[in-house]
Amino acid sequence: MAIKFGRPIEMRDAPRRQAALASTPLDLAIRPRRNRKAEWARRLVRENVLTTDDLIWPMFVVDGHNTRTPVTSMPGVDRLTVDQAVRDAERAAKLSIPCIALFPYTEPSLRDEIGSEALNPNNLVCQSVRAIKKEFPDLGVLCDVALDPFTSHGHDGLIEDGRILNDETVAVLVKQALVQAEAGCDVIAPSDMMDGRVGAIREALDEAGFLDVQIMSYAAKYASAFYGPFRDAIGSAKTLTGDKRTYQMDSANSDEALREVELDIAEGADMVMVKPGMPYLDVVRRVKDTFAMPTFVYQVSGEYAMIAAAANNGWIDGDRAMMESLLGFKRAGADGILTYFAPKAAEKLKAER
Ligand SMILES: NCC(=O)CCC(=O)O
Ligand SMILES: [Mg+2]
Repeated sequence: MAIKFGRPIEMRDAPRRQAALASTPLDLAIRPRRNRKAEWARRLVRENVLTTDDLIWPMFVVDGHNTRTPVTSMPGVDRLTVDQAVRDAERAAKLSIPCIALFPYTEPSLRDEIGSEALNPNNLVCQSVRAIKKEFPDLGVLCDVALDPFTSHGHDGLIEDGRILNDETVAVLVKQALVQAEAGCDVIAPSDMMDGRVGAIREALDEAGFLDVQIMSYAAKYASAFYGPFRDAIGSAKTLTGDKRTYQMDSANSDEALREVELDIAEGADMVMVKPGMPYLDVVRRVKDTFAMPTFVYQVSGEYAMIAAAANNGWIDGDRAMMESLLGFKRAGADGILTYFAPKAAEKLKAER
C-alpha cells in the first residue's frame, strides 16, 4: 500500500543516521508517532474499518427502456430505466453491497396535488422492486416512503391552505408502505418526518401479514440545503414550492434529534437514520451512544456533489476524500451509510482486499 505512492513512507522512520545524530533527541517517553511508523503498525491499531457490508446504494429509476440518463448535478450518477436498475442491482450483488434503495423520477404528467401515483401498485418503484427481487432475491431492497417524488408541489405530504397536514398524510403513507411491501420490498424507510407515521406503518404492515418487513426510519432528518441535487434527480427541484421546515428538523438542534429517534424506536423502527451526514456527525454519535440501535446515516446528494465536483476539477483526490468521508461516518458510530459512492467505494474495497 505505502509503496504505491513512491518511496515507502516508513523508510523515513528507519534507524536514525547522520541528520538525527546531529541533534539531541527530546526526552519523550511517549511518542504517538511510533504507532504510525509503518502501514502494518497503522493497520494493527486501526479503530474503525469500512467494509462493503456498511453500504446502501441509492438508485434513481425512470420510465423507458435500456437508458441511463446522467444527473448533471451528481456527476457519475444516472437515472436508470427498470432494466438498467436490474443491471445495477446485479452489480451491487457482485460487489457484496447488502442493500439498495430506490427513488423514482415521476413524469410531471403523473404528479398531482395528493401524490396519487405513490399508491399505484404498478408505479416505477414497485416495477423495479419486482424486477430486482425476481433476479436477485438475496439482495436487500429499501423503499422510501414519502410523497415528494409524486406531488405536483414537491412536498412530502398533503397540503391544505399552505399547511402540510400530518395525520391525513400518515394515512396515505400507510397505504404507500403497503403497496411497496406487496411489491416485495424488504425495508420500508419513511422519510417524510410526519409525527406518528412509524407506528401507523408498523401496525398496518403487521395486520397485512408483513411481519418481517423492516422499518428504517429517517428519524432525524434535517431541513437541509444539501438535498438540492437529489431534487434534480427526482424532478422535484423546479416544482417545490416553499421549504420543508415545518416538518424537517432545524439544523440548530440535536437534543430534538434524540427525542425524534426515541419516538420512532418506541413506535417500532428496527433501524434509525440521521440525514444529512457530514454536517451532522455529532448527531450520529449521540444517537448511537444513547440508544445503541442499528444507526444509519445518509450521505446526501449535495455531499456527494461537493466531493465529486471538487475531484472533477482536480482540487481534491476524489477517491481518498470519498473513503475518508465514509470512514468518518463509521468513526461517528454509524452502522451503515446510504451513499451514492456505494459502487465506487465497494470496488475500491474489493480491489484492496
Ligand atoms: N428521501 C431521500 C432523500 O431525500 C435523499 C436526499 C439526498 O440525497 O439529497
Ligand atoms: Mg418523528
